[in-house]
Parts: sequence; structure tokens; C-alpha cells
Amino acid sequence: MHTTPAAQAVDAAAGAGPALKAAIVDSFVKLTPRHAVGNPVMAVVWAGTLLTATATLAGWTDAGFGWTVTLVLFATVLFANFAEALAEARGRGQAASLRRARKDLVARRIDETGAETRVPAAELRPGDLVAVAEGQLIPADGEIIEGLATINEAAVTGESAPVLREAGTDRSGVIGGTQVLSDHILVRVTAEPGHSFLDRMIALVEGSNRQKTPNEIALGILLAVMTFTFLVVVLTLPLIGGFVGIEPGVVLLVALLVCLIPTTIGGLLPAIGIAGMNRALKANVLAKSGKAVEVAGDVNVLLLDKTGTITHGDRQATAFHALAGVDASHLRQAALLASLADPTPEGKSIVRLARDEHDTCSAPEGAHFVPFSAQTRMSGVDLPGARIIRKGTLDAIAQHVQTLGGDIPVELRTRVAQAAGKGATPLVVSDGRYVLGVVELSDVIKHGIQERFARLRVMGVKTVMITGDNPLTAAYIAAEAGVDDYIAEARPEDKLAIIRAEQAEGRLVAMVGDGTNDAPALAQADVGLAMNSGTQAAKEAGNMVDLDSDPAKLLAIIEIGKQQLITRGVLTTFSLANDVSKYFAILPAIFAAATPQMAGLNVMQLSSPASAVLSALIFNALIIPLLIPLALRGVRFKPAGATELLRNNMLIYGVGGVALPFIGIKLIDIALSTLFTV
Ligand SMILES: Nc1ncnc2c1ncn2[C@@H]1O[C@H](COP(=O)(O)OP(=O)(O)OP(=O)(O)O)[C@@H](O)[C@H]1O
Ligand SMILES: [K+]
Ligand SMILES: [Mg+2]
Repeated sequence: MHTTPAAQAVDAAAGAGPALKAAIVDSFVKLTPRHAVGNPVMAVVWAGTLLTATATLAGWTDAGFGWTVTLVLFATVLFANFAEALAEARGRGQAASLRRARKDLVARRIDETGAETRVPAAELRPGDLVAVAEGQLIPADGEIIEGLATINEAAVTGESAPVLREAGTDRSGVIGGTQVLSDHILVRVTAEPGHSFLDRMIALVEGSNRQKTPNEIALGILLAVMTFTFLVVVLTLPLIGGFVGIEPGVVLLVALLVCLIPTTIGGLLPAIGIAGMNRALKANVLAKSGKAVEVAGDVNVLLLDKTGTITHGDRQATAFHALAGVDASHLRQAALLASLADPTPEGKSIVRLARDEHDTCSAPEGAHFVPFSAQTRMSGVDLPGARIIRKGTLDAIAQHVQTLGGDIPVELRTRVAQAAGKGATPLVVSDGRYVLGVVELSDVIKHGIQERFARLRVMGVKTVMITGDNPLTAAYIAAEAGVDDYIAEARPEDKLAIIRAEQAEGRLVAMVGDGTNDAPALAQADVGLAMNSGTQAAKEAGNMVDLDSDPAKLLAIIEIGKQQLITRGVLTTFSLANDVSKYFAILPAIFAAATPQMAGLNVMQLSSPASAVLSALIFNALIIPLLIPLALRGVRFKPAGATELLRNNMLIYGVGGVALPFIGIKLIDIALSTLFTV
């Protein structure tokens, strides 16, 4: 595992002074009413702090007790602010290193006449053409429209191994700030200035436009409702108390309220969400929203396309197999003619192989090239004299030949099966209504993919490969890669339909793809992960981009999403369980003195009512900073189904959440009564 500049920045920031200092300053800045109202639970604590201060000033309570309570409440608010500020400061550390990748670049813009002008990268607009040569930095996000180049993307991805990007393929996308190592390319700019993926990511991690996830919003509402309920309960206490002759003072009531409301989770909630985004970036994934990351935690089905996603996608022609009775040179020449104007890697590699075998023929005058499309799944050339040469998938060519009145030789199926049985893609070549044979295209499965699909299975995620390739090749690659299921001969709309069908059955679907033909599916999926190497259409359609172009990266995102959901869940459980114990610590302090019958409630035997109240409040405040590391790092995670994870964690954090305050409060009480005589 390599570390990205972003990841290094996080690690540095974690131990470093500047982030800590910034977070401390921000904790005070966040005291402003505008920020405070965004978090109802903590807003109540903040209001309570002002109330106890007023009550103490007015002399309604013992000054020492009143000021101590006020101080502890104030610290509680600051600790919660600090949790959020620290998460943000870490994000800013990441953003700063991303920004360095996008320093002031100069672009060589090419106008319609082909003339070149030098302009600052900030002036580039979508549609502009820029030339980038060996050694130069790519000035903006875009798509290569001419040429191919090896590119060093280390500035953005942290991966120093050069990657190949090529016009007209599913690997045509380039990122601003990365460097061309060899060759020369023409790039069409695709991003508005200030709206590149990096810019958007920087904005996200800096929290300037952080959108809460639906889960976070739902929990926020629940916490606000609970807070309001407890507020009503505590406000009615003086009335009830009046009947039994107790009049709890303002300070005691505020203390009770703060102990009852879910301050722990209320204080840590924003930090958990921000930390999730930070972790996604650390994994080299640019998520367009935190929601996408979190939804990933619940995904049931993962669809992947084959070429370029499960395999490297650099399909190369390795052999011509002519059918019996067909001249080997006839097949080779037909394949060559059908590929001379085919800009795809498949087409180019066929030309190369034919040339290697010393075929020299060139396209005759008046040849009309028919480009490949994922729709027709074939390509070819129409030559003068109504000679129609095609190459494509078995089913596409079979149908094509039959409409021309030809037959499919039995031998063809055997030839196709032979190539497919090795995991290669067989392209069938036809000349008029005659099938000539098969071109074998070899591709390589990405390394280490099998173990990661196995891990996904353990987490209850089903993996399905969807490919435009034939069923035999699909079956071979599916078995090699270890996916659970596969669908072959799929056109773009089939990919879309499959996702819709899964969603209609209530499943959450993730899609990983790189091609323009994957774009509709990437947009429809609940989680659409585009390969950074992919086309601009794919990257725009998805809701996240993997800078490493690793399809198994979804595993990391699912884990981050699950971890975020679990972390929020267990801290909520812990927080609520905690409050139960605090209630038992503080209630006797309020009632037991005046009502001896209440003495039975005094299970904790704390040294005095004042000490009981202070101990509970101090525990309530301290638990927030103590849990910040857990909120930022996330709870420990091992692959398992969601229900199992939930059950285990609920047990630990629920029972622990009830027990811990009893111990903590008792210890604080002993310390207080030893140090002071409260
Ligand atoms: N340049 C080409 N000319 C003719 N046929 C091609 C060409 N490129 C690919 N094909 C054939 O068309 C099929 C469908 O291609 P498409 O790009 O839609 O899907 P794919 O790349 O095979 O699969 P995936 O959807 O997993 O990327 C390929 O499997 C191949 O058999
Ligand atoms: K509380
Ligand atoms: Mg593809």
C-alpha cells in the first residue's frame, strides 16, 4: 500500500502542532450563535452555561458550586467544538497537499487555426484544446483527443508508476497537475476553472460545502427530539417537586438536563461525518459527497464491467485462426482492412499483428470505415464493389452474416470456444456473407483481485461482472477473478436495466466502470465508482472516482462506509447508555436530602449531593475528548455481515456505556472529596 501526499499530510497533521492549535482556536470561534444553533444538543448546553453563570452572578446559588458547574458546562461545549474543529483541521491538511498538486500552471492553448498561445491554467474553459509535451504538466482535467502518453500521476495519487493514457480508449482521462513523461498529447479541457475534481474534493474536505448524509440528518433529528423531551421533563420537575416540598435550584436543574441529553453523541456527530470523508480521500478516492461513501456501507450488490475494470483492458491481438478452407492470408488481410481506421486498442493491435506477419495491404480508394460501437459490437469497412468486411462478437457477426444470407460454420463455435477457454476475447471476422475465422485478443486480469472479491463475499456483498463480451470468455474471466455471477453480451442499456431490476427488489447497487458505455449505469447505481483512467463521461456520471483505477477499491469504500455507520451507531448507544447512569448518580442528589424515601435511589453512595452533581458533569464533559480518537479513527472493523457487527458492538458499547460512568463518576467523586471538601 502506498501513501498519498494527502495521506502523509494527515499523518503529519495528526501529531503536529499546527492542526491542534488551529483546532483549539476554532473551538472558540465555533461558540458563535450561528454555529451553535446548528447542533441543538450542544446549543442547549451552551444556553445552560449562560444560565448557570447568570444564576451564580445573581447569587441564587452557592458561588463556588455555581462557578464550577458553569466552568464544566463551558468546557463541555468547547470539547464538542474541538472534536469538529480537529476533524476539519485534518481535512484542511489534506486539502493543502492537494492544492500543491494544482499550483499555478501555464497552458499551451491551441485555437481553431492551430496557433498556440500561452495562458494561465485558470483561464481555461471546457472545450479548450491544450497541447502537452514530454516533461510538461497537464494544466487542467480533460480528455486526450489525440495521441497517447505515459503520465506520472504521483502528485495526485501518490503512485509513482507511470500510467498509459490514450485517445479514443476507455483510458483517455487526465488530471490537471499530473506530468506527461513521454510523447505528446492534445487534451480537451473538461472542467470549469475552480471545478476540477481536485477543487471539488478540496471544498468537500474543508467542510465548506459538506452535506450531511441522510443517516446523519435522521440521527440529528432524533437527538434534537430527545433533547426537547428532556427539556420539558426537567422544566416540569419544579412543579412536581413542589408537591413533595423540594425546590431544586436553577443550577441543579441545568446540571440534570445536561446529564440527561445525549451530549456525547451530539458533540461527536459532526466529527464522525468529516472523518469518514477524510478516510475516503486517504484511500485515494474522490467522493463527490459524504452520502455516497456512507451508502457504500450498505451496498448489497456490486456490478463490475470486465474490460478495463477486472482486466487491464489493454486487449492485444495475439493470433489469427482461419477456419478450414479459408486461406490464412485472406483472414489476416480482412482483419487488417477492417482495422486500418479503427482507433481502439483492439483495432490497433490487429494492425500491428498483421504487419508483424508481413501483411502490407492498405485501404483502397473509397473505403468507408464503420466504427465500433458498444451497441452493434462490431466494426469494419465497406469497400468499393459492395465488399462488406466486419469484425466483432460471435453473436453480432452471426446475425450480420445471416441477414446477408450466409451460414455459420459449425467449426466457428469450436474456434471461438478455444480462444474464450483461455480467457481471451475472440473477434469473429466476416467478408461479405462468409465467416473467415477468429482473431484472438488477450487481456490480463488485474493482480490480487480474487482475495478482495472473497472479502466482499464475507461482508455479504454479491459481485456480478457485466460484459459486452461472449459468454465463454465471460465465464472464464468470472471464474479466474472469483466473482459470484456474470452477465455476458450486455449492451449499455442492459447494464442500466440490470441495476434498475436490482434496485426494484430493494437492493443497494454499486457499479464500477470506466467506459462511456458504463456511464448510464454509473449514474443509475447508488454508488458509482469510476476509474480515474476512464473516460470523462464515466467520471462525470459516477459519484466517486478512484485515483488508483482499482476496481477492488470499492472494498475499501464499503469498509469506510460501514465503519462510519457503525461508529455513529455505537457512539449513540454508548451516549444513551451513559446518560442512564448519570441520571442515577445525580437524581438522589436532588431528591434524597429532602425525601428520605428516595435514599433507595442513592445506589452510588457518592460523598455529597454537590460532589455527585459535579462528578456526573465532569464525567459527561471528559468523555467527549476521550472519545475523539475513536470518532476520528472509527471503531475497529472486521469483515462480517451488518447484523452481526451491529449485535456485537451494541453489546460492548451498550453494557460498557452503562457500567463505565458508574466507575468514572465514583472515581471523580473520590478525587473531588479528597482534594476539596465538597
Ligand atoms: N474495435 C472493435 N471492433 C470490433 N469489435 C470489438 C472492438 N472492440 C471490442 N469489440 C467486441 O465488442 C465486445 C463488446 O465491447 P464493449 O466495449 O461493449 O464491452 P467489453 O469491453 O467487452 O466489456 P466490458 O463491458 O466489460 O468493458 C467486445 O467484447 C469485443 O468482442
Ligand atoms: K449527557
Ligand atoms: Mg469496457
